[in-house]
Amino acid sequence: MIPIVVLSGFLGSGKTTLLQHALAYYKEQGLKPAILMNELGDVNLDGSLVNDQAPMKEMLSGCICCTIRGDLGVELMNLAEEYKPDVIIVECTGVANPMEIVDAVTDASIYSSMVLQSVITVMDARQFLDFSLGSERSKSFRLMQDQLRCASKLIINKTDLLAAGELQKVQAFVKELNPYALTVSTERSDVDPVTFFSIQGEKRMEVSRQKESTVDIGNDHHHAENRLHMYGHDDHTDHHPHDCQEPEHHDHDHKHGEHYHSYDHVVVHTHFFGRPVSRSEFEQLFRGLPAEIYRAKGIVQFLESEGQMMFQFAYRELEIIPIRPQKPVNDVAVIMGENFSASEIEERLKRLEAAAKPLASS
Ligand SMILES: Nc1nc2c(ncn2[C@@H]2O[C@H](COP(=O)(O)OP(=O)(O)OP(=O)(O)O)[C@@H](O)[C@H]2O)c(=O)[nH]1
Repeated sequence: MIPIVVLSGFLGSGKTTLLQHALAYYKEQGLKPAILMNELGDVNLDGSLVNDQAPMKEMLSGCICCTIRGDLGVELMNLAEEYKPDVIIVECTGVANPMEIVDAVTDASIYSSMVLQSVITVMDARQFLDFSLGSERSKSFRLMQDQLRCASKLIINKTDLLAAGELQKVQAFVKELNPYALTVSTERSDVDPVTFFSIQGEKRMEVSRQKESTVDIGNDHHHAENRLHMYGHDDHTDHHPHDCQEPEHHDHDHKHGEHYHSYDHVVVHTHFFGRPVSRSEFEQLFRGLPAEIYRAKGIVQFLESEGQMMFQFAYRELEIIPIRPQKPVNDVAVIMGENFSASEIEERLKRLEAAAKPLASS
């Protein structure tokens, strides 16, 4: 049986950072991991951070709620057959409802030798707290809560961005949402690897599925009852069943005739850069982004320096690191958020490039 570890968590919460710790641990243990990575955008930027460390299959710009279920099962089986890994790690997109992934994994395990080991949810503590205090209960906040509910292991990450006393607030909130998960608080997703990634002697997560029912409401139908109960988390022998998803929080909409994402309030915009840009203006653009843009990442070249840089923008924080790609990669920005105007952002990016033109040609 190949254990499957699912990494879930909102956009930019620290999943890829966690994945890197997991890969280092498995390497140290002489184990062979494989990765299945699902990205919202058309380019897999996270993959370039880890792809020389383990075999990886990518599912790009997939409709995470609708098409992924079939594809995920197939990709998992392909990975298992091709590489015979000791463990497969599935990194979900930041807006995936892990329920769908769990469902797909359990479907796949019916046909092949795979078993769901754990669902690890990483949360950005700062963002979670800000969202929880917001007057408006956004769809993204509801999704975040669903991701927390589904976890068998939970990481309250980015504690460095909290003020004194705030961690306790987050911990209490999280405990209320999911008292069953093994929960730790970290910086940079730095967990105890044995507790979080060990595949030896761990009890597996058992999942019992209720029959799916479809409720038609006008033109929409809601897969409203795709509820799972999880039992027997490794560190809880009491086997308390709990619903990891409450129907009133379920946002899973499809529309007939159109291909709707479960989280169609999430906008993903991809921009390919045609030339290097000014670093200071680039940073200024990111500082001035609307609050609805939670996440951006990409590769860019600056006029002021040589070579390509990877940038990561996660809930108002921008990081820029030089990279040496092993194969040619485009200069690109993938920008994600909730109901923002993609055309306005595209305009800003075009202006950034246009402003760089005279400098570039001088
Ligand atoms: N300040 C701070 N930044 C962190 C921490 N952990 C991760 N980051 C940064 O947050 C950004 C996003 O981290 P990732 O690990 O790529 O997040 P992710 O969940 O994989 O992102 P998506 O897959 O795009 O949803 C990166 O710039 C990280 O360096 C932390 O504990 N504190």
